[in-house]
Amino acid sequence: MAGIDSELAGEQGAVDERYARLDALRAATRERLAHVRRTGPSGSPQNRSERDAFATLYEDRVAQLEAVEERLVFGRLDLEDGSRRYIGRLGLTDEEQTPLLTDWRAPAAQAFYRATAAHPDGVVLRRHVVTQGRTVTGVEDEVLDLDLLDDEDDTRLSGLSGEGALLAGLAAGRTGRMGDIVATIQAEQDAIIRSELGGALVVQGGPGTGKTAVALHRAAYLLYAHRRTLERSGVLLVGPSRTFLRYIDQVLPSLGETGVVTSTIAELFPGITATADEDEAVAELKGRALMADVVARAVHDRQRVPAQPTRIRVDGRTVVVRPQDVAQAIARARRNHRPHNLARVGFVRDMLGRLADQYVSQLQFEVPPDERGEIVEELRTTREVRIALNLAWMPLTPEKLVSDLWSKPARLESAARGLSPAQREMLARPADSPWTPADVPLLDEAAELLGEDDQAAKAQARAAAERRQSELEYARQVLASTGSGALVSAEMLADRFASTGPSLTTAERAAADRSWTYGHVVVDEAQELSAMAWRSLLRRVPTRSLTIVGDVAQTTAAAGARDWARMLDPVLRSSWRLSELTVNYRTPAAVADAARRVAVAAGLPVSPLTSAREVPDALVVEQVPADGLAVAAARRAEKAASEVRDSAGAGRVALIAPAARVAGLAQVLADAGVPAVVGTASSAADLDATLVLLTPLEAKGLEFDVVVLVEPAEVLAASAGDLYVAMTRPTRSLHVLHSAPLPAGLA
Ligand SMILES: Nc1ncnc2c1ncn2[C@@H]1O[C@H](COP(=O)(O)OP(=O)(O)OP(=O)(O)O)[C@@H](O)[C@H]1O
Repeated sequence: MAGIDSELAGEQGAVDERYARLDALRAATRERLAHVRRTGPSGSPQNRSERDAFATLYEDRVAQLEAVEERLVFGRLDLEDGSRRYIGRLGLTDEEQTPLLTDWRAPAAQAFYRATAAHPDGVVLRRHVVTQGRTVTGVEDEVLDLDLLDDEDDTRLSGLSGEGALLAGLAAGRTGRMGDIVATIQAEQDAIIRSELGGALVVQGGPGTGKTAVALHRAAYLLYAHRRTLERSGVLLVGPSRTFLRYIDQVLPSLGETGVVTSTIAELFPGITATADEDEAVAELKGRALMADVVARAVHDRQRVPAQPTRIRVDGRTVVVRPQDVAQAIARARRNHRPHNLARVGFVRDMLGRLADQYVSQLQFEVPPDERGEIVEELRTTREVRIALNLAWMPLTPEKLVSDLWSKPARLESAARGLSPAQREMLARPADSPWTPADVPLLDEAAELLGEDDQAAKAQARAAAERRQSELEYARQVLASTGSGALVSAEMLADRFASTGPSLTTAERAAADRSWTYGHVVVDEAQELSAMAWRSLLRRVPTRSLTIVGDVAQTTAAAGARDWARMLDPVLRSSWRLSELTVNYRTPAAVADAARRVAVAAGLPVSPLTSAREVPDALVVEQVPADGLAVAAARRAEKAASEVRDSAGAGRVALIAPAARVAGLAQVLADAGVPAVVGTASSAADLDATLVLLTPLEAKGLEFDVVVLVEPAEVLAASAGDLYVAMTRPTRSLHVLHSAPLPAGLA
């Protein structure tokens, strides 16, 4: 015991030293920030912008230093040459620049995750240092140099690195938010995290294999290893829902990275909120690759030669908009392949020239060149001319184009010749209907072909930045004249003057700009994406530097994939590489096995999986009479919630039911006075509730200590992937309640 105590005391000394250095850096950076802010509003514009740049730099650095408080130090490597290296959340050196802590992402830290007894990579001993707050509570050693192991050593070598630390982490109560895994990344995960930046990397893995965790750590790694490339262009992370994005939103900040843009496909088009529901079959149809041709055709249809000439009186003379002139002007304007709205400028110029010629030819005198411009202007502003030219080549917004397709049957019929009348009927809906997520990739396609004028948005962003600058200036003057600077900074005051700040960070600018191209894009639950969604996503990453993670056995969307090659070959032209994750860290083995049997029986393409954990009595299956099912489920969920919740507020339970049963169950819970949150689409608080009632779709990507699953046969009937998702959410136990016969594999 004395041995372990002195080991802990030794590590405590090392950990204290590193926290002391962190504290000193924090204090120094805060002091620099305060100094910059004190500099006041004087100086040339250049001085001011330099000062602002420094202030932003120090603010970011302070935020970064604050974010690494928990588990600052988590590992130690003892090397063959007798040296020792501590691994932690960020790199630290002392005042003489001697390394104190190695950033987990640095090449020098790689052995911490990868070294094995067979390939020790110069490592003699790997130690996991477990801390609570700033106190060292345990160490766990793996001796990689087997010659050093003697009989008294009770260190076991398993396939898992840092098994004790890992299992302790896995068994902890869930908090409703995903945590980082830096301290216990496993070798197969590390290989993916550090895989090169270029090209498209597909990460396939069964439920709970850490795909989401790996994708997030990879984003943090890439930002570290390729900061110059990625800081300017930015990284985009696409997830299946806002709830999911909230579930993971603390991971990257805890890794010191705050500049990643997160979005769902439905949010990719700035300015459009697409939250309306629609039939799965309609969404699937809208997601098909052929819809790109439909949109292209619809744009083409708006460049139209009139059947009849139009005679227009201008200033006592007559000009004629002639079909053959329009046809020639359209052909000429199309020649340079510019987007519709931009090519229209050429078309209009051409037509006005032709009309001006007609006008001039009717005059009795020679028109000097400078007066010809006036004639053109006169024609341009004549209402009838404008109407006639618009009928031939209408300026369009993406919203108008797509909305007209759905609400005007003739437009759809003309554009969608490849669709049957029944399919067109499916797409029809009234004008002004709210947007659905499946509309968004079509709007994006339309924007691309129309060449929307994003100059307006850019000008707006510039104006906002200028406004902010003057608000800051004003705030500084206020502070200078009132002398209240110690309590409030100019920035804080400016924030109060205006609720909107400047769109100045890369992330903010990128998120507001539809045509922004990112340096890297990470897509989670990628199996759900339609062909049209891929098109709009790939437009945002012309370099095709992508991390694509998902599980083709968990697909819900009718437009989604059961096969990566079939989904990705058409969009990435076969140039993607595949990595697989094979260890399930979430679900207890008995639950994972049952889920797998059900999935195999349903014919899903399940990945091979071994489970890291055994938990006794993890699977309970209970049959109840049909009329008592809801009450039994509510009781079971309530009991589980009271059992899992700990004093710190951790512990989460999900009651997962087929969509058709959710309203009834919600009523039963309410009648019984059980505090539960229904659905997760609406508010951030949902993730903080101990008990939530969800459909399988809403549970996708999330995890809970206990899941109570109602009537699996009904879930299966809707979608086998949904049942696989629902069964694989718990970290401790799955309680199945049914009255109908159980699905094959579960019986
Ligand atoms: N190396 C690790 N160390 C500690 N915890 C881990 C590790 N790998 C994964 N986990 C944990 O396992 C759980 C599952 O991870 P994650 O949600 O990333 O899996 P997934 O493959 O995305 O699952 P699904 O496909 O079911 O959504 C999480 O709680 C995660 O923190």
